[in-house]
Amino acid sequence: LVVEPRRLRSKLRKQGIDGPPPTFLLGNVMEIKNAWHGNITKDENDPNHPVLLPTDPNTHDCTTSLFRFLKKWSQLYGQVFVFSVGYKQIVHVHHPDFLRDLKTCTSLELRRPSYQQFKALLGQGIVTSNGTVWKHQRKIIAPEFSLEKVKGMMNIITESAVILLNAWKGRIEAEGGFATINIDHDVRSFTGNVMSRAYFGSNFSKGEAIFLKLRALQRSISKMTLTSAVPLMRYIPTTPNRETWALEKDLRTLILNVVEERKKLGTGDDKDLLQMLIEGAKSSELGIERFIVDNSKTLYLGGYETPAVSAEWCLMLLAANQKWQDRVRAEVLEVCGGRIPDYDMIRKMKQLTMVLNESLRLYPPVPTLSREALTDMKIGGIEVPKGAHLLSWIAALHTDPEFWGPDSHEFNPERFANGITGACKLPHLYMPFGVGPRVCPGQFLAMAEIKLLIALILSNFSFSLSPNYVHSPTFVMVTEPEYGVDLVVKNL
Ligand code: HEM
Repeated sequence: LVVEPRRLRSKLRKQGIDGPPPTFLLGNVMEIKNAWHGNITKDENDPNHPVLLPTDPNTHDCTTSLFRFLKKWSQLYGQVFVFSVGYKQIVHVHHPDFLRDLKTCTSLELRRPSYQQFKALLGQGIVTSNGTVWKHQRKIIAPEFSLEKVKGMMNIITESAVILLNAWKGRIEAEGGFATINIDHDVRSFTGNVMSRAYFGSNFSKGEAIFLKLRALQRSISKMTLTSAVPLMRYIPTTPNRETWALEKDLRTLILNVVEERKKLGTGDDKDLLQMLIEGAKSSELGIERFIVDNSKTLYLGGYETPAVSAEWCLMLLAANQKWQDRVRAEVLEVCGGRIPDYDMIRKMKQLTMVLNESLRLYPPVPTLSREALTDMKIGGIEVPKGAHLLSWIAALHTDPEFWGPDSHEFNPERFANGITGACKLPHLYMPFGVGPRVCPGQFLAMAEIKLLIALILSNFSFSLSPNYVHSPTFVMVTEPEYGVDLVVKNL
């Protein structure tokens, strides 16, 4: 708790890397807590004085409202600095060379950090494991989300999107021509539905109970993001800890019940994700139960949460920019010609891809990338000592004027007219799906479902931002609109 942090700090200081002085056990947790997020926040110098941050939906600088401690420390200590969360030493790096090295580094010695709150949520599934255990899981899981597999999922994506369309049509009719809708619940139900159908095949209704428990577990864990870094805190039976333990136990029972039922009844013709996990578990070092339970939670959560918030941000931007909404709608109507879009059609929607790329640039759902060095290594020109954590802030790299130009904080999908290479001086800095060996395996599925949903919404409705909408990007494991997105929706 004392010697090791000092050793790491001293090695970093010798390279000119410094940062805010940590306190014993807590590190810089209190400063982080005071500047965590939200549009109304405390002034760090005067905790009794609330400061109102910009809430204009045309101000797209997440770095002013999220992780403001990183911004403050970059200004004080430069682009590379070190801070502490508990006894962990975290090196913040805002440098293209570092991302380039991260992209090509295949060493199992550079692992994803074992942050305890993610462990409670995801156990030792693909996201939270490392080394050979991770490698085995990646080999089994990633091929299930290949382009070919995603093409085969288009029918379940369409069925799930039609439920949302019908619900909105019903509300518009009931409310007399237009409806004000907070889209958060409906969009999450859409992505949850896609995951349930992909995961449980024809038994998808079983997914509902698991989905609700996971969401409750996620909320409970996100309350403990910072305290979990304090040594031994996770073993103390505090109310949030007990709530988390109980939810974890319930989830495990629910998942194992479905697996038992599947074993008794067989799959029929279904070759769903659950079946793939049951088969993959046989060769896993983790043990059969753990492999299935932990990856069920991981895929379910990873599969519904991030595409849902990405679709919400994209719809918010289209609602606030009517010109782009009209432009993308014209393209969708032309490509589809009155038919339900299939995979080839959504692939042809270039304007929609540009808008979605821009939306993921400004509001990357996963705002940071973290790694931990298991051995001394050189990466991005830094001699990283064993045990140090590395952190890159995707949201800040995505909006740095040096790489994106002076309009980097503006919504301008045109920048993607010639793809990512045309949009950024250093294209590897565009990384909404991460980089390197641990890049998101679900990116084809995510892009397909968001594009299909938005194409169907655009071809049925026109929409604008409701005056109820409060622009407040917040972080609850992913970057999400704190109060959802309120749209005024009309039939076309
Ligand atoms: C727009 C939606 C999505 C975004 C922005 C996103 C983003 C990311 C990012 C940035 C990472 C890498 C994190 C890191 O390197 O530390 C990641 C990993 C991962 N994502 Fe996604 N994701 C999305 C959708 C999905 C979907 C639909 C699935 C499918 C179930 C999925 C499953 C995963 C898994 C399993 C990993 C861990 C991979 C590994 O560690 O080997 N994601 N995602």
